[in-house]
Amino acid sequence: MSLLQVTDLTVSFGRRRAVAVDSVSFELGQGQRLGIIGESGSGKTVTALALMGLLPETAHVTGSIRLAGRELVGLPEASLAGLRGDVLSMVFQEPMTALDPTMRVGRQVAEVLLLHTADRGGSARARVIDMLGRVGLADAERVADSFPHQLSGGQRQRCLLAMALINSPDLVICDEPTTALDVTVQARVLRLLDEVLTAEGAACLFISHDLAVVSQVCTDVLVMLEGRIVEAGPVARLFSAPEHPYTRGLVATARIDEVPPGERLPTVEDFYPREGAR
Ligand SMILES: Nc1ncnc2c1ncn2[C@@H]1O[C@H](COP(=O)(O)OP(=O)(O)OP(=O)(O)O)[C@@H](O)[C@H]1O
Repeated sequence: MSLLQVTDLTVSFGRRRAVAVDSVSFELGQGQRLGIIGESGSGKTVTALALMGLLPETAHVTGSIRLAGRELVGLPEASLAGLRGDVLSMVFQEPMTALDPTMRVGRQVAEVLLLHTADRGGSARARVIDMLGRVGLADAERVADSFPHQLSGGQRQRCLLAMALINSPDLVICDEPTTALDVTVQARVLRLLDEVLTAEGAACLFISHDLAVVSQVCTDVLVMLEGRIVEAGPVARLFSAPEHPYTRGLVATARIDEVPPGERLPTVEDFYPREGAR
């Protein structure tokens, strides 16, 4: 049985029912890594928030989201809150807004832990330090006692990863987790994400606008355009034989290192011209 089964998920907003996600279906097995790629506004984040049960009240959701056989669409908020941070968790794009600036990060990680497990014998601190170490923070004690502004962007993103992983979730949703980081730190955090997901055996839904980034973490990828899935398959196949013109554009831009010096860099629009330009 799949860990996650999404069927005909449609999300619209407001009284005019503007459609943001349109009949999206996909599956994810235990421990599998699936990337969702697409340009800004294509519905990636709305899909993730629907899975987390974090959409605003103005959102109208139809279709089905089954996690380990349990239907999440229509589940009461109290039940969804019990799953969040426990069975499924999310790593957000902007660590500075996702972390509380007034609280030491060790306490923030501990709060996620204590929300779902009783702290028998005061072991929370030890588990937090251990988790911070596992996400590659060498000086875990000092980091735990720091406020977010006292840490670097890469350290903050690792703290968010620790929060997402501390309860050993079955599924971790990462929404552009490294976009705010500079390129070398990004590469390090992606390698680390790959390692900890493997060590924890967690499945991952990894959202990005960058195919090169997705290919470092995921085995399979969905391509979204204007709320729909236009192409899906193994990352290697997408790179070698992209079918949709938009995907061809993404592949070309992910391979700008192959463009000879002096030649113009390709853009997605070379392959998939926008409305009006077409
Ligand atoms: N709360 C909301 N109310 C109304 N419309 C919304 C709301 N949230 C998102 N949308 C709309 O849904 C569509 C999809 O947005 P979404 O955030 O999922 O895009 P995205 O692919 O994640 O883009 P990005 O890469 O910029 O994060 C957009 O047209 C957006 O304006």
